[in-house]
Amino acid sequence: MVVLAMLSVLALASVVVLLLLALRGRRPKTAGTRPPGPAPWPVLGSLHLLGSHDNPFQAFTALVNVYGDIYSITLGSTSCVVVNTFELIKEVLVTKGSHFGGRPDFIRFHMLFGGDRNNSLALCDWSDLQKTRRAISRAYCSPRFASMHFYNLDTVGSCEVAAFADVLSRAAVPGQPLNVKPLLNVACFNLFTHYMCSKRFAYDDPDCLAVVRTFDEIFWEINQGYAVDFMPWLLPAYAGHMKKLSSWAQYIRGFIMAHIVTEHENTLDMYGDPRDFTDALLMHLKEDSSMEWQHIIFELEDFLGGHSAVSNLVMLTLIAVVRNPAVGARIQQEVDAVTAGSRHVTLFDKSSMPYTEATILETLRSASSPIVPHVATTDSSIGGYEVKKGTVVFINNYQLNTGEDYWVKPTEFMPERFLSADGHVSKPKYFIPFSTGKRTCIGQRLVQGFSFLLVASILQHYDVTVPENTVIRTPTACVAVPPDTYSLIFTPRNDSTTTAL
Ligand code: HEM
Repeated sequence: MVVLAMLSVLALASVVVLLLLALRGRRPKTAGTRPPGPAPWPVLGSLHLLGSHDNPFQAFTALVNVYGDIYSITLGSTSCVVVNTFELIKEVLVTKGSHFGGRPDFIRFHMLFGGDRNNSLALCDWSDLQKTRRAISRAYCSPRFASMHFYNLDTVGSCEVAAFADVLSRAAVPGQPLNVKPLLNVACFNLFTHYMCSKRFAYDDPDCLAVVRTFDEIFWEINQGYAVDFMPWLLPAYAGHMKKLSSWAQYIRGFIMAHIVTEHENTLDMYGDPRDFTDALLMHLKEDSSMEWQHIIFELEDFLGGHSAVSNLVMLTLIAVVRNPAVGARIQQEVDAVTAGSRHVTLFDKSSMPYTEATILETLRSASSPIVPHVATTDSSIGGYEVKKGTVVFINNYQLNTGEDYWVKPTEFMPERFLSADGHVSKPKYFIPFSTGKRTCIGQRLVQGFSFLLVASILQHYDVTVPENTVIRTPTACVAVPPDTYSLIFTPRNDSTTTAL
């Protein structure tokens, strides 16, 4: 009797649990089941659920309350899974990184890279070629502290920071807003071309201004989501847009060939040391029969394109300083103490300026740049749920960057959250703005070094504000600001030593 009574209590309890789960749209997890999720509508799948928020990542976070930390969603006819906790994200990116190394097959990605997204380092599927391409770039893009490449980077950084300070001092009229983004774009482009191609451009060179603008348009574009990504039959409606993408990409390729590669090829010494990253790529092409011409040119293009990411990040950091003047004042105290007002900042100052570094990290956290979606290259599982080959996996790092489970007062801009009690930079393990695992961002050291130099240098010389009554809005879950964006006011600081530089 007792057993029967217990069994009926258990049965009742199970029914209640199942009912509750059903009400919340969840299913109990059993080996081999797909993650729970909304039933797809014909044609749209669940795309309509993403449209009700400012950006898809906010929608992903809202769906956690209904379906749990991992769920399936169909976008158009594409099967997707969304993972929303650090543990699940780590499983996808690290523990099972080799199962989830592919990229989605969006037509936009093909258009930007000569008709084949596998030409691009960031948008290709994982392959031996990708391993080789990552290996060639490592020494240049992730130079070890105090290595020869690091010294080289510092020399280039110092030269470009001085050139930018000079240009800004001539362009900034006290009290007048300045459209600073084009200047920042050229400064960042020069940091990259000078370091990677031993080539720099004048700030008023019309060809350079046009190419940095085109890169910036592409960076903004690549950060947008389009329904056609999941519903390719919409393509005819996007024909003009796709043509524009393709022509931007061709224009950039032409510029790189004419201004950089041809000159390098003509002066390449196969028996000497590579002069820079461009030489290293060209030498590799001649020595490695598995490398083809387009692999080299697209790799260079990918890396030079990284300058737009830095420029947009610096713009976002300046906007954060405008919104939080106390943050700017603290960076100024730091830079004044380190340079004693008598020299420009260098890369070697970074370790003595933790608050400045923390401000850039806080900008990355609050901007929450999305991680490029991954794709399952084999049948696998996440969190015990079955995930079929070909499934697109969205990494909800917006939740990691803004969730109350991870951060105190996540909506506030608080660089000090990245400082330890003894004042050093300290990052929690779940803070992964550059992702983690085998497809982690290759440019992260360059980003951190170059953005540090520009932010510290600007605030060393200027107070940065916006015209009164300007309401600043920046996109959520995006590290890009539109190519045409806010003008800022640069007021020289009342400090004779810094203005004399
Ligand atoms: C604000 C600046 C940047 C941020 C927040 C950022 C972040 C990211 C993220 C999240 C990924 C995806 C990793 C994954 O799928 O797991 C990525 C990939 C990548 N990034 Fe960055 N990145 C930045 C700038 C740069 C720069 C300046 C470069 C080049 C110099 C660069 C080169 C790459 C490459 C080549 C990949 C593809 C790696 C692969 O798929 O194997 N990034 N980045």
